[in-house]
Order: sequence, then C-alpha cells, then structure tokens
Amino acid sequence: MTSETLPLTEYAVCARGLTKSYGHDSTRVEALRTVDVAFARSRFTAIMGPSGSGKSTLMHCLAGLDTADAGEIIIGGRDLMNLNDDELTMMRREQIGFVFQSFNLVPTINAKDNILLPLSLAGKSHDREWFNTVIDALGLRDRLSHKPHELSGGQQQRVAVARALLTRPEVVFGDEPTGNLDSRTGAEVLSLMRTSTREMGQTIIMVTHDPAAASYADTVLLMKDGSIVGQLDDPTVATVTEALASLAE
Ligand SMILES: Nc1ncnc2c1ncn2[C@@H]1O[C@H](COP(=O)(O)OP(=O)(O)OP(=O)(O)O)[C@@H](O)[C@H]1O
Repeated sequence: MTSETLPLTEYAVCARGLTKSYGHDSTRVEALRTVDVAFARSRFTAIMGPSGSGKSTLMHCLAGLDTADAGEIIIGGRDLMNLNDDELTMMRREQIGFVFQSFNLVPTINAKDNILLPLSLAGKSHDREWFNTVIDALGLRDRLSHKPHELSGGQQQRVAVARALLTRPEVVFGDEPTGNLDSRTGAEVLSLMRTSTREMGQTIIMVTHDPAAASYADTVLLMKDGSIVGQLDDPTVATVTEALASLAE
C-alpha cells in the first residue's frame, strides 16, 4: 500500500518517514524505522506482526495519541506533526474515531449519550438521519436508554463503534477491538465494522494479534522490527497465519 499507486487525495491517512525510538544508549529501541505508509479511503486495514514489532506505536502515532520523533502524518489534508495541542485535540475529536479493547464508555450515561459524547464535547449537534443510519446498522435502537453496565460486551462495543462512526471521521482506529469479546460476538462486531467501510465509506485501521479478526480486513499490513515488511490483500485466516509464521522465522 505505497502512496505511489493512487493520487494522494484517495488516502485517508498517509505517513512518510515516520521514526520513533524509546530510551537512550544501551536501552534505545527503534520502535518505528522510517515507516512510509498510506491507507486508502473506505478500506479496512489490519496491522499485524510479532510482539514488539511496533504495531501499537505506529497506530498511536498515526492517531495523534503519541508523538513520532520525525516524519509526516497527513489526515484530512493536515500534517498532525505540525499541530499544536489544541489543534490536535480538535483533530482527534472530529477527524479520528477510536474503538479500544476495553470499550471506554462513560459508565454513568446511557448508550445514546455515549454515542453523542464526541459531538457534545465539540458543542455540535448531530445529524439525525446519520444517527439513525448508524444505530440501525449496528442494531442499537432498542438499547439507547441503557447504561453500559446494562449492556452485554458485544452491545457495549457496538456502542463504541457507533460513537466512533457518528462524527464521520476520516479514520477509525481500532486497538484489538474484539479482544474482550467471545468469538461469535467478536465476529459480529467485525462484520459491522467491515459493513461500515463498504456501505458508509468509513476507513478503518485496526491492530490485532488475531488472524480470525484480521481476516475481516481488506488488507493486512505486516510489521517486523519497526518496519512494514509485507502486505496481504483479501486475507484469510490461513494466509494470515502462514504470513505470521514466516515472519517469526
Ligand atoms: N513507553 C515505552 N518505553 C520504552 N519502550 C517502549 C515503550 N513503548 C513501546 N516500547 C518498545 O517499542 C517497541 C515496539 O513496541 P509496540 O508496543 O509498538 O509493539 P507491538 O507490536 O504493539 O507489541 P505487542 O504486540 O506486544 O503489543 C518494543 O520493543 C517495545 O518494548
């Protein structure tokens, strides 16, 4: 998925020359080694690789949750690396959606208010038609008045997905979004995420260790030692498992 194959405007997220290291001298770890990567719009991409290969660092830098040492990260036509703290906060609120393993819902408010929270924080009203489309696609209509503890894990994660989709962000980042769900519920959430790319044009980038989860993506990017070392299109559990095994050799 190099940025040479499509015009730059076709990419939701583009990064060039991304480097990030932790520690100093003998404890120095190069978590990202000059990574160039571009994520086409309306695609579902999974990032995989052995433990310590730099997946989370890459995702956190792309999402503006961590700062790279050098490079460019273009989202919605703006370079994240040049934004001040306030601009970055606005960018994360408006252009970026998040779905975490631990759902991260506010326990004291109901599902509807959780879904609307990013817009409420930005002082914006919601587009009712889009809200209805999202909650119907995610099967949440009869759960809106429930608080998170009154919902199953899968329902809570669907609320988190709805919250991420509601601002129509440039990109939704998922960090092991089905890591806390049983396999059937996880499959349900992943197919809804895939539907959002196909039917709503959403771009999704997900870090996962699970070949079954990755098989829902359009593309798998493979990382090793802080670099992207391969790509699998139309992945299946078998091709992902084989690719991961060959990375471990
Ligand atoms: N805060 C930190 N301080 C020091 N080193 C770190 C820190 N965060 C990550 N690293 C190191 O950077 C490298 C990449 O870590 P990262 O968490 O991005 O890998 P990962 O592929 O997401 O791993 P995992 O699959 O285990 O979650 C690893 O060697 C890790 O030990």
